[in-house]
Amino acid sequence: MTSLPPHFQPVACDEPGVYRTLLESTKAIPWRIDWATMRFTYIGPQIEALLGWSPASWQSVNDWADRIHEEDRQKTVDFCVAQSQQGVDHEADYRAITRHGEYVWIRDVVHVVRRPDGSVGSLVGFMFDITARKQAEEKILQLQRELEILSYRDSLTGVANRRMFDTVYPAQWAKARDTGHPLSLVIVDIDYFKQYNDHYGHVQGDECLRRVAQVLDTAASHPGHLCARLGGEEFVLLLPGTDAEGARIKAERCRKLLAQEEIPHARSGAGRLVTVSLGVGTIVPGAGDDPGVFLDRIDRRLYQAKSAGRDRLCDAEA
Ligand SMILES: Nc1nc2c(ncn2[C@@H]2O[C@H](COP(=O)(O)OP(=O)(O)OP(=O)(O)O)[C@@H](O)[C@H]2O)c(=O)[nH]1
Repeated sequence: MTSLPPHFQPVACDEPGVYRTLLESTKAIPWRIDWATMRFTYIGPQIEALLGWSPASWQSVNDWADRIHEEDRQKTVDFCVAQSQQGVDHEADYRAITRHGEYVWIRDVVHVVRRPDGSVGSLVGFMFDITARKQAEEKILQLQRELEILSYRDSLTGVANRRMFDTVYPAQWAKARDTGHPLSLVIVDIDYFKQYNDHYGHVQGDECLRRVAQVLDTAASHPGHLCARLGGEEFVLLLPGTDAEGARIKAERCRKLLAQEEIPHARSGAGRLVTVSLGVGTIVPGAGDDPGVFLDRIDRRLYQAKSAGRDRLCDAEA
């Protein structure tokens, strides 16, 4: 144990004034409520600096309840009353309203003081200002939400990424199977993109990917439809509730919108502009169908479209 320096004079802690000085010099705000009358018998003067309400204005528990943010009031009061009635020490976080109409996050730590017969005599506690902590927590939550969103975005093109597709596709598959509605897929691959990169450079290749992604995203713009980048220069449109004819129209729309973009491609074997090939298919999933097998089938159609000369779609096996 550390020994005290020789000049140290212990304070006579039986002096009530010493306790008061100590209590009133802390950042935590002490208070006491008489259980029988539900009235404050003490609250530290620091409360005025924190909330703007003078100590004298804290008369009954109603003053406390009235100064709790209305979204937190009921649950805080219910919780504290229930805990106190059971004689259980507890703590509650809530927003207290300041005299100027702002709010401060408070952590109220409550100790239930019992009489010798075991009944509750009073409640004593400390209020801590935890606003900074709550703001930091809120900031972290906000960042986590943003991160969650970003983790489902392809960072180059801004459309959904493979992870998003892998999350949404099985869910839409299950929904289509349960409802008996059709589900369509369009897999899109840029033609001669290696040659594009070789000729224009990787930076312009990236720009081309962004523009193609924007076109496909516009083509997919319908509630519930998804455009995702599967990787490289390959994209997919997931079209729940779309039948074979609707999927074919959508795929043709992708080609048409891209043609309107008129992105030059001097080294394409399919013309002088950037073009795409598309594999298209529709299914009403049955119990024996598998989403991976269906995806592979559409991928094979894409390669049929490539083999047949590119800049076209294929929606059936050859
Ligand atoms: N700029 C850029 N290029 C990429 C990216 N991801 C993949 N690529 C390129 O995309 C090209 C794909 O080439 P291939 O798979 O041979 O396909 P292709 O040249 O389009 O040929 P076909 O699909 O048969 O028409 C490769 O040169 C990759 O380097 C990317 O994020 N940015």
